[in-house]
Amino acid sequence: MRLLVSVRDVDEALAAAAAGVDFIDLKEPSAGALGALPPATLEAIVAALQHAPGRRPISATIGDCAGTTEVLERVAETAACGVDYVKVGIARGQHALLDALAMCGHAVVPVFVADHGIDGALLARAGALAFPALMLDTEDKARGSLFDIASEVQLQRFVTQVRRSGKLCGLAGALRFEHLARLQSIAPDFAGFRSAVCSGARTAALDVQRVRALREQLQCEDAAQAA
Ligand SMILES: O=C[C@H](O)COP(=O)(O)O
Repeated sequence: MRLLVSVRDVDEALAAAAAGVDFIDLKEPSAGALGALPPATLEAIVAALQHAPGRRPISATIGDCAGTTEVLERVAETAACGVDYVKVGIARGQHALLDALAMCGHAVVPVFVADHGIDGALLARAGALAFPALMLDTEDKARGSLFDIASEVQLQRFVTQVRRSGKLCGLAGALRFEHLARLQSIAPDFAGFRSAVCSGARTAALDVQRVRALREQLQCEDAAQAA
């Protein structure tokens, strides 16, 4: 299982890269679950990571947008900053938005929000469209982790359905170190973290020691599962 960590500036991005994370996700945590960073910050981070050892995929979120037109504009603006993937939050029933995103010409990763339940029809639609990956995350971090919001059966079903569609599957949502074993058994392709790797709340600074510890624990869980 690969590791995605959300960062908000150049220092955090370089620290996460040095700690060996697999995906660097650019996000402003104080602006909500999928808070966007300004384009200048995205460009600065992308440029800095180009000089860091080891190329790793970079994603960025677009924040909350009112309608399809604004979403598509923000996707184009974000992609133009040089990131590999643009993450877009998808609410229940947004079939038309999914269709538009699949045809927009950029590598979009739809992020399903678990707080109001997983929309099975929407997930099936996304599975049939041209997306590189699908994610499940939570919006209200105060409600606990993804495991408090969705059952393991629901999470397993999500992962199975996404992987059957040939896409990478990611899970996130205030995940903690103690969730790693359960995550391993559900086996998404990658898991996303912010809350667990900050020195305080998810809006606080990234704690590189925690990122390293998470990386190590994940490797141990991987080894244990392979044995
Ligand atoms: O995309 C991953 C998220 O940034 C995870 O954040 P979180 O652990 O605070 O829910």
